Amino acid sequence: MSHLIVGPGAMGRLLALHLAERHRVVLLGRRCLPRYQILTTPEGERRRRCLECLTPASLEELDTADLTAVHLVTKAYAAEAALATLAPHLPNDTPLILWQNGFDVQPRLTRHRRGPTLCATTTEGAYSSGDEVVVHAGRGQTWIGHLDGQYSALAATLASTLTAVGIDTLAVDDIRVRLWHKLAVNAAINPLVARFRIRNGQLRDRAFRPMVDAIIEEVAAIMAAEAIPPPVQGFPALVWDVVAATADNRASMLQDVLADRPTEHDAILMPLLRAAREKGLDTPHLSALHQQLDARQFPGKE
Ligand SMILES: NC(=O)C1=CN([C@@H]2O[C@H](COP(=O)(O)OP(=O)(O)OC[C@H]3O[C@@H](n4cnc5c(N)ncnc54)[C@H](OP(=O)(O)O)[C@@H]3O)[C@@H](O)[C@H]2O)C=CC1
Ligand SMILES: CC(C)(CO)C(=O)C(=O)O
Repeated sequence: MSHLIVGPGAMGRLLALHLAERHRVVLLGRRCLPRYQILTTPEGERRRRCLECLTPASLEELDTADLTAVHLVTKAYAAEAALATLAPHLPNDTPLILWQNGFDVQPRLTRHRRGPTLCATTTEGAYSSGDEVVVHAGRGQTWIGHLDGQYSALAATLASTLTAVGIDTLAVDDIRVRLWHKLAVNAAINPLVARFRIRNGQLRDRAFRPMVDAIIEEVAAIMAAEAIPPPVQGFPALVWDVVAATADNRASMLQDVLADRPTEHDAILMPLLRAAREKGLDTPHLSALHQQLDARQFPGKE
């Protein structure tokens, strides 16, 4: 039994270092990483493990015979290119798990790929500290399932595999709804904190609170039009609870902006904007945020 982790960044190495406690794990990155990788646990303990790392140049060495699953853990905008590199080496029936935020690559890859393709969404938090260390910032909950509720036995097996190594995971048949709920949270928090370069908790300040509320209103209308059931507590409470729980965080989109990296704004905002356009809904706040992030990433684009 072995797991291939494509995209050895923060989340990829968090998974790898957990799975390696019990399974063979191979990393596939664009470049070689140090063989010894360190996980700093939320309690501050440092765990060191030797991991095998492949690159496109050494992909011939990949043994797919006993591959339990491939975890695609790149950012959303890099997922399809990463998978294209691997595809010629991958048997069709190897399970693929998509770990991206947003709702962009998930429907496309689920539709186009032959073979089982599951999606995972997680509230685990991790960040890289250089190429050798990944910091597990906070434990969370992970959900896994197929967009149409297929492969429930496979989802259950993978959920127990992940839970057994410390990534608390539930197999679900409504992963689509859970992905949209996470997207609602990310849409309400990430673009604003990235724009104003503030920590999540500052969204509660008088200057920003009305902006968050306006976005939640647009998002909730789109979700209703898309027949996505609201969370039990409603969208406003969902978002404000996450803001409170992650008050000290610099959200991933802010970190990307500060590090001058591309952001996942298309994967998070475009599904909402597309749905709004199809349903004839007005989304001035979401559209403006998307435009700002797009202009930053693609200066000169119309
Ligand atoms: N970090 C977190 O706490 C959470 C992350 N997520 C989601 O998980 C996904 C991954 O996030 P995160 O780990 O933080 O992102 P990172 O940027 O830390 O990691 C992405 C990794 O993908 C690699 N990569 C890019 N292109 C390829 C390719 N063609 N082949 C192989 N590897 C490639 C990057 O390599 P390189 O260094 O060469 O660029 C990098 O190592 C995102 O969608 C994010 O939203 C969800 C919940 C929490
Ligand atoms: C929930 C939130 C906003 C926490 O920071 C997140 O998922 C992110 O940073 O991308």
